[in-house]
Formats: sequence, C-alpha cells, structure tokens
Amino acid sequence: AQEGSVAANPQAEDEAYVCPVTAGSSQLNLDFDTGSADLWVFATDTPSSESQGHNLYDTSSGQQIDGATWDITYQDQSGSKGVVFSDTVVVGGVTATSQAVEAATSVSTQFVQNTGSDGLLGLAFSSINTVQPQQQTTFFDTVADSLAAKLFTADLKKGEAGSYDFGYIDDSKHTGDITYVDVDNSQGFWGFTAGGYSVGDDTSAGGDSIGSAIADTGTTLLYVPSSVASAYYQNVDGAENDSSQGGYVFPCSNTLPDFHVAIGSGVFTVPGSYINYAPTDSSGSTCFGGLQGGDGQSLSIFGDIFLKAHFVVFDQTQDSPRLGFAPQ
Ligand SMILES: O=C(NNC1=NCCC1)c1ccc(Br)cc1
Repeated sequence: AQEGSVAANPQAEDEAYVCPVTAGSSQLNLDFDTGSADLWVFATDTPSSESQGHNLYDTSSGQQIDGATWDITYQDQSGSKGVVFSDTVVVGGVTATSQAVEAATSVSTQFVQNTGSDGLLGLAFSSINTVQPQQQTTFFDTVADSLAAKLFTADLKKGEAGSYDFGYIDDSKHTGDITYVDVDNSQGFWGFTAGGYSVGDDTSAGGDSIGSAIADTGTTLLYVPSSVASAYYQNVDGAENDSSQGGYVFPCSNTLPDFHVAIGSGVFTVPGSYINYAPTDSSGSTCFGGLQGGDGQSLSIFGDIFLKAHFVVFDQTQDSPRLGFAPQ
C-alpha cells in the first residue's frame, strides 16, 4: 500500500501553498486545492506569452487523450483551459499511473503573474472535474484504492512550510483529539456545517450558527456570513468595510481578537494574529483582514486563514466522507 508526504510551501503572505510534483519527466510546483478537481499545468503547449517564469510540463512524456478538453473558472473568476494527457504523476512518493494531466493552452492573468505556481492539483471530488467528453479523476481518487488508508491530511502553517500527507495520519502533527464531522459532497466540495462562533476571550462559540461551509485550501482567506464578519470587526478599533479595498481593513496597530467556531463537538480557534492578514500598501499603516464577509454567497469558505491554524483530515475511509479537525 502507498503512503507519502509532501511539503506545502507558503507563497508570499501565505496567499497559496505550493507543493513539488513530478508529472512525467517534469518537476512542477502545484497549488493543492481542495476547492476544485482538475490537475492542470503550465506546459509546452501554453503560449510563451503566458508561460514566462513558470516550470513547464513537457507533453512529450504523456499520451494525449484524444478529443479531451477542459475549461475551469474559479470562484475568484481566475481560470484556464486546454487539452489533456495521461501520464505518471508522483507526489511525496505516491505514484499515480495514468493520471489525467491537463495542459493549459490559455490561462488568466492571475496565474500568468503568479510565477511561484505552475498549476493546480485539485483535491475536491472528481464529480466536478471539468474534462469533456469523458470526466477524469483527481490525483487522490486515482491513487485512493492503493493507499494504506483512503484519506489525506493538510497541515498548513503560517509563514513556514507545512505538509500534505496521503494514506495515513501522522499523530505527531496534531495536539489533542481529532473531531470528525460529516461531509456533504453534493456540490463536489468538502462541505460541512459550522456551528456558533465567538470573539476574543469568550471561547464559548455560542453565537449564531455560521452554517454551510467548505474546507478550501485553494482560497486564501476565511469568508463567513456578513453578519459574522460585522460582529467580529466591532471589536477592532477603526475597522471599516471598505469596498474600494475589497473588504474589511483596519489600522495595523491593532491587536486583533481570536475567532472561535464550533465544529461538531469541538471549538476551533483562529488566533487574532492570523486575521491580521497583510498591509494594504507599503506604508504599513492600514491592514487587510483575513476574515471577510462572503459576497452574499450561501457557502462560507474556510480557506487558508482557518486551515493553517489546524490539522485537517480529508477522509474517505468510510461509506460517507468526513472531515477531521484538530489543534496543531
Ligand atoms: O475556486 C475555489 N477554490 N479554489 C481556488 N480559488 C482560486 C484558485 C483556486 C472555490 C472557492 C469557493 C467556493 Br464556494 C468554491 C470553490
């Protein structure tokens, strides 16, 4: 049975986490994304005007899947599209033979400009893979039956390398028990129900329920209902929701309160320091919040700001999928 571990390297400001992957004969740094299900790469097929500064997948190592194409648009309206090859993909020693490697023939400016990422490796459910006419499986689904245990874990960290492990739980990576909750994968995501929340020294998480949420390593920030974000920033002097900046900002001199949320039988904390995401300009006087109100979408997005404070198990060992959360 296979098992393996790969480093998750934070990009600037922990905007995303990229991991070294071998696809065919090419070494690439891919953004592991539990919010999508396509493994796509900058490639020798990508227009050179769009691929400068990126490592490229050499398509000559693969077998092109005749007639197969893909086209993906992410929640933040970034996107890419292209053609498909079958090739061997290795992640932390775990080998997927005949893995669909989606070679980009067009990528949006967000990806062109982020030269630290050579593509994405989707870890959501294969039901939302965009390849047509025959849908393909994620890396995890391709190797699932060969793993010692049908699960992977995410141990992202603030400002330093963490890891993704496949096929086993490394108990040295978490303190305390793992709290498991049921997953609703009907939309192809790692969906779960978040309970009440609280702010600062009140660690009860007794407030209104946050409700439906997804665990998404591909999203940088933590998006909660606007009422929750508003209640949080009432505790931050000078905070304001500035649409011209894209959300809540505040004087960087603040010490931000912790954010606590009930998930299943546990209460999970995001330290206030994690919610002081980054200065909005070089003067460093105004800072952007790591916790933001959703733009009216029904789902809360537990992105890296939340995930990097915890050890998370993405578990398909049972008839129904589940998520496990533990303090790191
Ligand atoms: O696209 C999503 N996550 N992944 C990525 N975003 C930007 C690049 C990769 C995403 C976000 C929110 C919801 Br709800 C569903 C999916």
